[in-house]
Amino acid sequence: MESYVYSNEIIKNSLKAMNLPKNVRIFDTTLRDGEQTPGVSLTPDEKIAIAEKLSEIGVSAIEAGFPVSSEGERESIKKIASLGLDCEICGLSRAVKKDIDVAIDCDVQSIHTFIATSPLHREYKLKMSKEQIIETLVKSIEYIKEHGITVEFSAEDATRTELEYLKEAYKNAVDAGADRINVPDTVGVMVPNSMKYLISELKKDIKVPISVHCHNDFGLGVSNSIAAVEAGALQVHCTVNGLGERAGNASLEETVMSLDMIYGIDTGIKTEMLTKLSKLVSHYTGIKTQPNKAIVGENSFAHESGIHAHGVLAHALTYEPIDPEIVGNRRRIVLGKHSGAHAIKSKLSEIGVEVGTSVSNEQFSEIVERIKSIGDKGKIVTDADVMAIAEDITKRTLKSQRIVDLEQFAVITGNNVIPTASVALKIKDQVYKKSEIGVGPVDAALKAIQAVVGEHIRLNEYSINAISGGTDAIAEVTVRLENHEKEVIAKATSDDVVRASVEAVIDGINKLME
Ligand SMILES: CC(=O)SCCNC(=O)CCNC(=O)[C@H](O)C(C)(C)COP(=O)(O)OP(=O)(O)OC[C@H]1O[C@@H](n2cnc3c(N)ncnc32)[C@H](O)[C@@H]1OP(=O)(O)O
Ligand SMILES: CC(C)C(=O)C(=O)O
Repeated sequence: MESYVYSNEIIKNSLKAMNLPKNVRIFDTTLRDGEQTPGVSLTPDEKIAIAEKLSEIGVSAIEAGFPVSSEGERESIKKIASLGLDCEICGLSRAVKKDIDVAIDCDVQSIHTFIATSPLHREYKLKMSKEQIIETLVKSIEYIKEHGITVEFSAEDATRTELEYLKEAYKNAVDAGADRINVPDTVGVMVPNSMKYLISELKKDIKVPISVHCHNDFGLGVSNSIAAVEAGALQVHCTVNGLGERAGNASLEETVMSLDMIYGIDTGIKTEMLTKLSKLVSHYTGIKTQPNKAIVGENSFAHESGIHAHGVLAHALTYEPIDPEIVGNRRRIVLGKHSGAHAIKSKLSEIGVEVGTSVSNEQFSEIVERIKSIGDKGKIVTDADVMAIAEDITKRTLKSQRIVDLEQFAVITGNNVIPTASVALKIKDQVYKKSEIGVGPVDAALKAIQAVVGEHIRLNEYSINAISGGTDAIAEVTVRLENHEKEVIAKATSDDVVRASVEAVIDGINKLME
């Protein structure tokens, strides 16, 4: 599929004046900032499995962890660094010799060292002056470079730092040997325009590649990362599924797909692996991905509304920005209360039921009504439900041909009441009503029906089967009825067991009377 920047006039014109890069590096920090998600802790084996997938999908760098934090962390990072993966393996360190030494000991290819520069962090956390901070960062960078290791330097909380001081800190970092600088929006306070302004300002003085690390506290992590790229950033920090501290980081899948599909910028990512990667990370971290998560969510390419489903069936791009296969996701037409005839026809066709041949228009209307009534109760209509409903309606005597039809039924049951059922049946235009008691509501209802139609009809067998799981499952009731002439089998399905039972018996009675 062609990028929107080539095919969409508005996007093309809006991006024309920008000096966009051809490539952007994806620096994945799922195993470091992503693992800082409260409650997430990955074992060395899990970290290795994720790192292997990240390398396979094509990220430029993996921040494998924060070596000083624990023995297990060092073990994982060392192992990941030794795998010979096709990307840069990086370790995080404070601007502290001890941290740097353990990172070096892990044999990482690059060290991401950081120190906070904002007034809040200087005064309350580090208790250091501006000068002390610059002195510390310079010493740390020089020390790493003495070991011949690539350095990425971050001024933590950069976006709440005085601009002139921030520039001074970064200039000192570059002079000390930093190979690239990273701009962390540590608590996610930027908006795209301010991020663009900041990167443009830094670019005036900084001649090494600029990277960004955007948090998602206001839900702007991806937008701010992209704004940084528009202003000339060449690397973006991302995490799979947007994991990370608090509200997380810019999500890898959203950032990559925006850069790729909207801007036409190459990130080197094999996008068709994105959904699998998302599932793998969700599995190991135990953090479920919300269904409406862009790109990789279960609903990202799902359509329930009749109008949308109709459009998608005619041409998928009417209601999808990209083909789901591009990101390894799948399109789903979901049936429910908002469904229309086109979607239901298409679902029936998928299961081999063609309207006009295998089902009449009258039966199709009944199927639509039944699907909507399940949706109206707030329930999901599964494929198995549709199949059961279609089978039920096709096997059932047509409403217009029924001799006996159900007008109404009601049951009363509970722990201290005798189960009682009342039915109103229409037989040849006349309505007959009866009430009976039974051992349960189903038994009472069947007895009430028998009371209307007469003792000559016997129920020889009754069985019930749940079609879909859960307490709101669709139940299929099968009955075997007999009169003095013949025996018939009838089935009915409903999300209400008593109703399915009543409908099955009434259908059996119609069959006996044919
Ligand atoms: C924005 C970010 O995401 S930064 C990364 C955050 N990630 C983590 O913290 C996860 C791993 N962390 C850990 O395992 C531990 O916090 C450790 C091992 C790093 C440090 O543990 P401790 O020595 O017990 O210190 P603790 O975490 O309580 O406090 C942090 C210390 O580091 C100092 N510090 C914080 N950042 C920096 C920095 N970039 N450079 C130098 N010192 C720093 C603090 O001032 C404080 O110093 P103090 O102990 O002298 O008061
Ligand atoms: C270490 C830095 C880059 C960080 O994670 C942050 O500021 O959020």
